[in-house]
Amino acid sequence: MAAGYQVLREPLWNKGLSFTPEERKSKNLTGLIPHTIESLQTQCARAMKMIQTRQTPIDKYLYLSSLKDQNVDLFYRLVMDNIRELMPLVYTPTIGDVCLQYSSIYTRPEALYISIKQRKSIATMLRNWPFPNPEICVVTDGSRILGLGDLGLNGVGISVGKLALYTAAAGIHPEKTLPIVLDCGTNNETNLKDPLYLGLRQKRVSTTMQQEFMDEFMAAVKEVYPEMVVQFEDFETEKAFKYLDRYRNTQKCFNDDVQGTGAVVLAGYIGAVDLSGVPLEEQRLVFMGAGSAGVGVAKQLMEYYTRRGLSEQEARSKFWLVDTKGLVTRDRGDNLAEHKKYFARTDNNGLQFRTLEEVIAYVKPSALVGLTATFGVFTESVVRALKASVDGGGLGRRPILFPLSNPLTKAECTFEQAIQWTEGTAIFASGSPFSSVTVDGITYHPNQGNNVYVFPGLGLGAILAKASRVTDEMVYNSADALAKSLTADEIHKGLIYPRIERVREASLVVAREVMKAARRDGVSELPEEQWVEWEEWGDVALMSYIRQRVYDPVSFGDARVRL
Ligand SMILES: O=C([O-])CC(=O)C(=O)O
Ligand SMILES: [Mg+2]
Repeated sequence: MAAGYQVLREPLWNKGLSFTPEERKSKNLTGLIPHTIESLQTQCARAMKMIQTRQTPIDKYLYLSSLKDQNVDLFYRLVMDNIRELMPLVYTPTIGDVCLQYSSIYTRPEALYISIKQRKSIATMLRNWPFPNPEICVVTDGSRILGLGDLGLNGVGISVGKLALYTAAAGIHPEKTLPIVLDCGTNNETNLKDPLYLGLRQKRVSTTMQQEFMDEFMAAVKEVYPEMVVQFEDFETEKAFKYLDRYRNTQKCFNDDVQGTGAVVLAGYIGAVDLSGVPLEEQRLVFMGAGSAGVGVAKQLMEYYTRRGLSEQEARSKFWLVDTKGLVTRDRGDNLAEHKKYFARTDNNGLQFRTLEEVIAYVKPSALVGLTATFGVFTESVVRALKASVDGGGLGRRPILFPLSNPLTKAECTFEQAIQWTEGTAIFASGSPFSSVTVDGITYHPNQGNNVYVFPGLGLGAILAKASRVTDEMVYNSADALAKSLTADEIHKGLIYPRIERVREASLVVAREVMKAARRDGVSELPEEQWVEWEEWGDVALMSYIRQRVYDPVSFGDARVRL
């Protein structure tokens, strides 16, 4: 009977060899699969073996992607149990290569592909999505994918990758996730010339036209999936800020590159300041890169200062932003982009500083943050100058060095360089994962300051709180919760983020605090009695509510307890 075969062909129903004898009978599977019964763990062991036989990261990705297309439970169990090894394949850095080659490696649909030519039927397209009531959507227009620039439709890989982590790192059911690319053309000549390119073969439309398209898209989302949270991803800077401002007060949305990155860096910064020996008020931060991430991070860090009693003026004075033209100052004599104006310095006495070296000599920073998407801009002389300026402040002080651009090919410096040029003293976090480094018998462990520690929990918290908006308080508390989620052992090891194996545990804590923040801000639409009960029973009750709602594939025969 066909029904049995269909069960095996449907990735959300297929359990591979984990069907019980009863299921095999009732679903007419007898004979269609080998007689043996395996736990998910045994099936994972087979998959890991297969991954190890694949030579390149892309090949490994393709294997994983086809596994996801055959057996969703197996894919997620595998990623969750081997997150350190597999996250770099389903996410940054490999996902960057996947996006670059997306049109060449495409085999089957895995997202909603909405082009501006179809703008009149957005609601229909949303309704065509095969799974009912998605809870979270990651949408990109492909205009600034990681640090790789405009990739057009090919950028859809990042929506797919981020949503895989919503499931693996926060337990949102895979059926409830919706990846979307809005194709507004591309200015990427390589794509435009590629005969296999899947997107619109035209230059990007005007900003006015895209704005109208976005309005229509957001209105259609509100109409078709009013409960869904929208994560804006990898929109180029101006649009990132514009769309966030435009929709944040009326719809459930946030921007991962502005707010997610801001929150994750703040969480790491809180831990880093503790380790640095330089008190918070004495920290001086130089930001290389003044795009959506640079300004987003600086604003989030500023919020930390103001919550600790500094005036806005005092807090802002701790930040020096640098772009390709040098230190961002009011009197630099160029047309400063709107989003840079807030942090433009006015205390430079008419002096301008064109290179990062000049800025460091002038500012004498204690922390250097890179969000430039340019490999190697933290040169040996830059990093040594940073260390020297921190050493000048007193013995035992440590520089904070965050080269955060993704993927690894865009990192401002490598972990090994950071260790060598600072004699092992740097408190280091990068966006994509570096390996540990051993120098003179001492092994140093890098931190990965990636928004994967924030967006899954932030989204989950917003969904479970039934938040009508994603407020600043919710974002701030995601950072605060992450900073507090480290174990004593992690703190003892000098880490500033939880070990990646604990990302799911940390995400649930983030979700809990995001929910509470939504409640405080009056945007949670959960029944009042529910909140009263949690407020009476405390975090334990709320946490147990969260745990009961997360996806955690287990199978017959697995010797595991639920998270
Ligand atoms: O995707 C990542 O790894 C972090 C991120 O949002 C970006 O670099 O745009
Ligand atoms: Mg991004």
